[in-house]
Formats: sequence, structure tokens, C-alpha cells
Amino acid sequence: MTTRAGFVALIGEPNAGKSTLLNRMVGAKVSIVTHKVQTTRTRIRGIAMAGETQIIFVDTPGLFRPRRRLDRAMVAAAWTGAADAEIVVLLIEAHRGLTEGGKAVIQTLKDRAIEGQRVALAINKIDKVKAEALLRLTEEVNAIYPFEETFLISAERGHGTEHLKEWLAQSLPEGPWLYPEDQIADLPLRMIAAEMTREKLTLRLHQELPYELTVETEAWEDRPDGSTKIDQIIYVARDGHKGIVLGHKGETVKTIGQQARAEIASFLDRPVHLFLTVKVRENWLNESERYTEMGLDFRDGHA
Ligand SMILES: Nc1nc2c(ncn2[C@@H]2O[C@H](COP(=O)(O)OP(=O)(O)OP(=O)(O)O)[C@@H](O)[C@H]2O)c(=O)[nH]1
Repeated sequence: MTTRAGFVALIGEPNAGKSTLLNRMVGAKVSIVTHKVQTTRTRIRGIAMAGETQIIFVDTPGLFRPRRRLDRAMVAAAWTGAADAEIVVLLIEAHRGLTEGGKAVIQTLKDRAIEGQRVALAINKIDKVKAEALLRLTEEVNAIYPFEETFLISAERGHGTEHLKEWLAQSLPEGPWLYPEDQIADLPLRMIAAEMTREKLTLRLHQELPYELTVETEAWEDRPDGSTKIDQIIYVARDGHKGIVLGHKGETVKTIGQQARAEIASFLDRPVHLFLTVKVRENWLNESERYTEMGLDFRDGHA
């Protein structure tokens, strides 16, 4: 039996559909999907098995022009993820075509070309455009950079994604698997659970609290009765934000807790008791420690 294994980086502008594609390939919800851009803050990996091949995805933060320090760290993290991978897949959106941001990403791909690395293009959201437009876009993009392969996909509907997965599988190098077969993600479950709570917070509080909050799972206890007790802390950047998260008489955090609990319980397939605490951690956006915890290299933030 010949096994294969390797890393695949999905890169692209925010909202291109990286998380959706990752979730489809991996078949489990490891990365949050919302309508808001730049939700992916962690370098989350998912693992897909395709025949005898283990495909390990590096789900990089969206690539965009950095504004704040955290943004710079995210962009640097995205490119670091790409450099570590055997294969890079650039996602662009069919209906948006070749944007300025897309061109900039392709230019960086050219500049950072790594010997032996394979680079493919995936035009996503093909459900939104006509076939002729896809042909034109394929030619237009490949004229700037000759991608090894171009895939026309709809990550959301699953069109073309199996074909892409097969190509990835056969393009990775021969070698032993890097993770146990039954492992769906190398993220500890507690981090996935924290992401689920953060997703509920983001959906509920999107206007009031853009990105300045994090959720960490503090304690995790699998009880003998088959249930799991999870304690999580919601960190906000300012004292004033605490009240927003709590809501009137704690109604907001209660609703968020109920929604998150239901999702975590369904993911774990067991009853869950979820306890949420809101704490203030001022200036977390500038704490180097936090970047490290989020999988971002702070030093790269100055690049
Ligand atoms: N119509 C359509 N929508 C899609 C498709 N793939 C993804 N989307 C939608 O596009 C939006 C963004 O998808 P994400 O997967 O969150 O994008 P992302 O690239 O991970 O975004 P960031 O985390 O911000 O970098 C979501 O609302 C998805 O439902 C597709 O094939 N067709």
C-alpha cells in the first residue's frame, strides 16, 4: 500500500470561500463561516482522507491589505502557511473576477515562488455566473500566471470539489500519514468549541463589537454520566464592551450560551453544560502573547 500525505494551503481574499471549501473537503465544521469578512483568525487545519492519501489543509486567514498590527500578522501568517505547503490553491470568486486584490495576491505568489511547490487556481462560486464568463476568466487569470491546473468549483454546492480533492490527493508526495486516521482536525476540541461560541457572538453582536473579542475554553470535563462540562471565557477589549456582551440582565450572553451549547452538543454528539464568563482584557490586540496563542507569529507582524 502506497500512502501519501502533505500540506495544502488555501489562500485568497477575504470571503473567497476558503472556510466553506475546507469544511466541505474535511466534512466537519472546523472553521467558522459567517457573512462577515475576516472571521478566520486562527490557522486552522483540517484533515481529509482521499483513498490512501492524507490531505492536511492549512486554512489561512484572508489575504488583504494590512491596516492594523493584527491584520499584518494575519497576512504574514497566511503567507507562512502557504510557504509550508506542498500545494497552494488560490481561490477567487467567479462573479467578482480578477480584482485588484486578486492581482496583488498573484503577484506575491509569483514573487514568492517556491521550488517544487505546485500552485492551482480554483474559481469558486460558479453557481453565480454563466459558463462563458468562466472561460474568459480562466484565460484572463492564467495569462498573468500559468497555474498548473484550474478548477471551476462551487464550494457551497459541492460542484467540482471532488475533482479538486482527487487532484490534490494524487499530487501530494508519497510518505507515511502524519496524523492518526480518525483525527478530523489537529485542533483540540476545546478550541473548536471556543470557535463555535465566538461564531454565535459574532453573529449576534456584529454591529456593536466588530472583531475585538476572543473566546477561550478554560476547562473541559467529560463526566461519567456521558455529558461534558465546558467553561469558557469571553474576553473583551474594553470595560464598556462587557455590558454589551452581557446584555440587559444577562439576556444576551444567555441566548448566546444556549445557541453555542446546542451546537457544541450536536458536534460532540453528547449533552453539554456550557458556562460562559465575560472578562476584560485590555489591549489584547497588542499583546504578542495573544498572537502566538492564535497561531500567528507576532514577529512576522512587523514584516
Ligand atoms: N453562492 C456561493 N456562495 C459561496 C460559495 N462558497 C462560499 N460561499 C459563501 O461566501 C461567503 C464567504 O465564505 P467563507 O468560506 O467564509 O470565506 P473565507 O474565504 O473563508 O473568508 P475569510 O474567513 O473572511 O477569509 C459565505 O457566505 C459562503 O456561504 C459558493 O460556491 N457559492
